Amino acid sequence: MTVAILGAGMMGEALLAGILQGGRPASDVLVAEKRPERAAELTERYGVEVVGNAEAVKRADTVLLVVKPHDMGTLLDEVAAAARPGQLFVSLAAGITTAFVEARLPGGVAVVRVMPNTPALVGEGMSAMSPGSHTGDDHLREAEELLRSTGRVVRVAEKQQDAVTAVSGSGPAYVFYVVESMIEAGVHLGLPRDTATELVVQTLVGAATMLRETGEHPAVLRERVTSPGGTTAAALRQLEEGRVRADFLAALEAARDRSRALSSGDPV
Ligand SMILES: NC(=O)C1=CN([C@@H]2O[C@H](COP(=O)(O)OP(=O)(O)OC[C@H]3O[C@@H](n4cnc5c(N)ncnc54)[C@H](O)[C@@H]3O)[C@@H](O)[C@H]2O)C=CC1
Ligand SMILES: O=C(O)[C@@H]1CCC=N1
Repeated sequence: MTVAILGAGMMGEALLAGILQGGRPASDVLVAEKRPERAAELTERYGVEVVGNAEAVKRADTVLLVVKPHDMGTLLDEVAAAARPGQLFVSLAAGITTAFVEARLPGGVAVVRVMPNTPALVGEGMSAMSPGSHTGDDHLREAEELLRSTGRVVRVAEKQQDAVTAVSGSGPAYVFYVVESMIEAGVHLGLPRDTATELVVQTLVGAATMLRETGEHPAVLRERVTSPGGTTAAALRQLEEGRVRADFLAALEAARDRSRALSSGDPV
């Protein structure tokens, strides 16, 4: 079973690393990458063979499409003649629908759409996948198994993918933004930068682990930190006055709308 990764940037490398760590031998993985220096770097780092797009598709059972949304049309036009019925194509591009991919490939090619996120790089990714119009359960299971090597996987209806993109696809960026803001605040309060960074990062990891391990609602965990008339209540009041909760809603709506615009071919 050969897997080809077309486009080996940030997300392509996360998938490559996960797939190899999951136990698949490097000889079962092919990479196609437009930038020669990037291709050379990946061969050296992972021992995988780098070939052209069409050759990768010809030799693969499963093809992972990991280029930017605006490069997808050109890539599919380039490889369509090499694709064959029964093959599985998995697209990880934001806003690219299964119908878009199916329309550019021969009939009988199975298509799965996935929204991953960057914690895939450390095996803690979150992927949501949706089947195309002629995708069987065996193909979905194959895609699921590949993605599970980078973290957790859920199945969603394709119409929910724009919302998923807003929540978990872009989500790590919101968390990093909050972390940055807390570190800056710590520095303003007089802490050395490296101390502030360690305090914030470990607080984030600890809070995330509590959420996962206790299964408690975040509001319950927040209440346990909030002593009556205490420091946390004072801080939370300020966040409410700053309309942070309403801003999150507006921000995720903007991400959802941008994902929709990408699917109707809006240029970058
Ligand atoms: N970065 C993120 O957080 C997430 C990204 N995605 C999706 O993953 C896809 C890839 O994103 P990144 O890895 O961040 O982008 P990237 O720019 O790091 O990687 C894309 C790679 O594709 C290569 N490429 C472009 N055209 C090509 C072609 N015709 N043939 C072969 N290689 C080609 C580029 O040289 C580059 O190395 C995008 O569609 C994005 O929407 C999805 C979820 C999260
Ligand atoms: O910002 C983007 O468009 C991509 C998709 C989700 C995360 N990064």
